[in-house]
Amino acid sequence: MDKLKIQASGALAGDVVISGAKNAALPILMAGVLAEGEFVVTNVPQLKDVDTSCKLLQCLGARVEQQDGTVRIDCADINHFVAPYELVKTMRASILILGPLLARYGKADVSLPGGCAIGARPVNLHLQGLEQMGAKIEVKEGYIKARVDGRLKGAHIFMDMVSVGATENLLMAAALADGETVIENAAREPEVIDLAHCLQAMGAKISGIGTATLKITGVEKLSGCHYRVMPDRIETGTFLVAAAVTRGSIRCLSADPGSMEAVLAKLEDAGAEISTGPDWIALDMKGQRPKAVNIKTAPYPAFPTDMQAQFCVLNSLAEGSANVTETIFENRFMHVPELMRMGADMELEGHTCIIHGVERLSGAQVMATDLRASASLVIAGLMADGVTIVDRIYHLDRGYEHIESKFSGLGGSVERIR
Ligand SMILES: CC(=O)N[C@H]1[C@@H](OP(=O)(O)OP(=O)(O)OC[C@H]2O[C@@H](n3ccc(=O)[nH]c3=O)[C@H](O)[C@@H]2O)O[C@H](CO)[C@@H](O)[C@@H]1O
Ligand SMILES: C=C(OP(=O)(O)O)C(=O)O
Repeated sequence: MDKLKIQASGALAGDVVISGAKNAALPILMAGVLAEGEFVVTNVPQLKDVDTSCKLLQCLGARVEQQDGTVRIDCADINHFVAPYELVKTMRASILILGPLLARYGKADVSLPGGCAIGARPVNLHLQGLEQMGAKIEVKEGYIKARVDGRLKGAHIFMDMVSVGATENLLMAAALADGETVIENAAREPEVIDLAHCLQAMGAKISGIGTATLKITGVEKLSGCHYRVMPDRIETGTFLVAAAVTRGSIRCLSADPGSMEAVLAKLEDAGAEISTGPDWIALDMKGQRPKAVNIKTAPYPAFPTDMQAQFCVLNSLAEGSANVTETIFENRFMHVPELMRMGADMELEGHTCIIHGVERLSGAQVMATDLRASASLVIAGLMADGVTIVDRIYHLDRGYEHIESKFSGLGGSVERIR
């Protein structure tokens, strides 16, 4: 199994090109099922989760060609409506095939994704919304079996908590439903907006994009289109935090500053000088140690849970003390014991991590059980004396394209050991 070897390498400096967003690419690839005619998606990151999505579409009978950052999908021959456990267990986002399959073909059997390291992650909101649209759903033998006679029907759906995935599934289903659907308390994440724009390019009628109330007037068919995936705001944030922690100065190119105001504001609070252009973000620490910043995760536009682990590392090396509170997932502090093994001064109290900054960490053999926790350990290794080995990096490979070469390009010593 691959590992990453990280050594302290001084202040990160230079430019890094940001990839397309994993969390936008995955729902957009699933939306391919809705399209009549060829659907071409560009700026798709080369990641394990993208490969899994392509395999899932192929196993339904779709023709999928993946080359560099372009994926071409033709769903004319879809003849199979089962998303099997073997694929779903490796990627929870497979649940996003449910809405599109049901809306276009009236049937879908999707393995229940189950819990994962960061929390139980139920899918009740996805199922309730589809039932309100007329689907008959039963959960049997570990599978969600959903059926509808004819088309789904437009419905007024109020979601009692904000869910990115449920909003995306229902948005895709509603695009082909009969009549108007209103989704209230919808997620406003930039990736939901990107999916909505893609659906519009396919011919969907959606208003309220970017607000908590989405209105969708279903159409009888959607066509293929060419769509470019938005830049990855979490990958961008990860590199910016790494630069802040190492007291460096970097520029993220092909980035989207508008999608990450909460993260940029916290970096400024930490003492970073931030400047932005239409598609770039520069961070300069002027050689200074970051200052500790309090963080509380919440749905967009507040601070993203997917950046929480990285800011735990920033605080662990900062001047002063801070609290980091996680409100989205019940078990998203797996990086904390590993960072403590590297010498971080941290303490968990319920959903809050209390952190007192230290000057340096020490290298250790560590492993993480989720994607962003793993990323945080790589950042920690850049400011740790000695060698840090991060094990189980298949988590990282789900979400970071060419992570070692991107860090190396900024002067970070990050090497893959096969
Ligand atoms: C592929 C993808 O885009 N993943 C992102 C997506 O995950 P995902 O879409 O799975 O996350 P959700 O927004 O749905 O989850 C938010 C919260 O709602 C709960 N919930 C969700 C659905 C449901 O039916 N019932 C329920 O109780 C979850 O357990 C969690 O506590 O948004 C998360 C929150 O920004 C991010 O951390 C993930 O990186
Ligand atoms: C939690 C994440 O992804 P997923 O929902 O695919 O597990 C993430 O991207 O940080």
